[in-house]
Amino acid sequence: MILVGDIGGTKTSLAIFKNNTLKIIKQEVYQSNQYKSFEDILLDFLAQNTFKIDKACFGVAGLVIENKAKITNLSWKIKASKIQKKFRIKKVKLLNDLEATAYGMLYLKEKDFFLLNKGKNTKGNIAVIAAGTGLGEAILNLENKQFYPLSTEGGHCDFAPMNPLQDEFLVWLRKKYISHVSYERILSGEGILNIYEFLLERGITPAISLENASNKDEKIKLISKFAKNKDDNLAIKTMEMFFEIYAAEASNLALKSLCFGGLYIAGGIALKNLEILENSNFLDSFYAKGRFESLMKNIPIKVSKNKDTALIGAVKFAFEKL
Ligand SMILES: Nc1ncnc2c1ncn2[C@@H]1O[C@H](COP(=O)(O)OP(=O)(O)OP(=O)(O)O)[C@@H](O)[C@H]1O
Repeated sequence: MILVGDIGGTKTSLAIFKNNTLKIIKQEVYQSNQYKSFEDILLDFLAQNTFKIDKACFGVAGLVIENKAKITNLSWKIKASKIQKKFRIKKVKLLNDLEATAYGMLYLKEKDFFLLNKGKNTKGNIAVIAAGTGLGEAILNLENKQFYPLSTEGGHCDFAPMNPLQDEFLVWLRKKYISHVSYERILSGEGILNIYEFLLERGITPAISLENASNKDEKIKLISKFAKNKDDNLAIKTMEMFFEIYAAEASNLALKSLCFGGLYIAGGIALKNLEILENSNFLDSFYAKGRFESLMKNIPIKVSKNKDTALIGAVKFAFEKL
């Protein structure tokens, strides 16, 4: 049996797979911030477990160095050697969550994707971008007909505005985050709130207030709902700006990775707002790379609808490479 996990800032998903079969034997989803550590979740998950686990592989939303990780949007630290000892598992591997997601993309079926840009069918690298609690980016490097996953911390690169409104937004964000304004400050759940507050301060009056929302998460969900139902101009403008900047960063990643094999969009936000994304100016913003516009048009863009992509990537990685 292979134990795998997708450990995010908001939720942690764990599953046991029967070796390479992609057959899930047991799966649970936990709210990450309800637990002090990842090990506490594992204790819960494995409490009534009678399976013999040979290998474990976890995709974690943070930087992984020497099989140790710190989750960027939580206070957790994860050490593979500690898990190995405590839970008596022979081999434990930590991957960056997007690295696992990228690897999982290779095993999805056409029905798992929503095609946003047909592009040209060319063999080449694949890049993955995912806005959720944070912004993750990874690359699958194609070499001798095999794909090798590469993790990045691209979500923490500097935000580059594309027009006067975004110039103002950068100045606004710089006041809030003092020194460094990364793409993650915009392309995440919290980023949606930032855009909303910026546009509100700039003078767009909301048709419906977010006052009744009890926390940030509720507010983000309401903005998305109001935009979807076209109930509120401020919410509509917020989601428009979100996808415009999402596309710009996706094409930055495409230029850096030369992902002729495709740019795949993962993460909860695109999936929960697929209708808005489809009708947004995402593609115009993605193509807007000056002399490289025709190159950008050739890149296929697909949104993954499979919520278990990171788990599939982790189990395949464990089976093939551990
Ligand atoms: N309908 C919605 N529209 C936009 N954002 C939403 C919506 N519902 C929830 N969110 C936000 O999405 C984020 C969670 O994203 P996701 O579902 O991808 O979880 P995650 O896997 O924990 O994220 P990560 O891997 O980045 O830590 C939260 O910030 C949440 O507020």
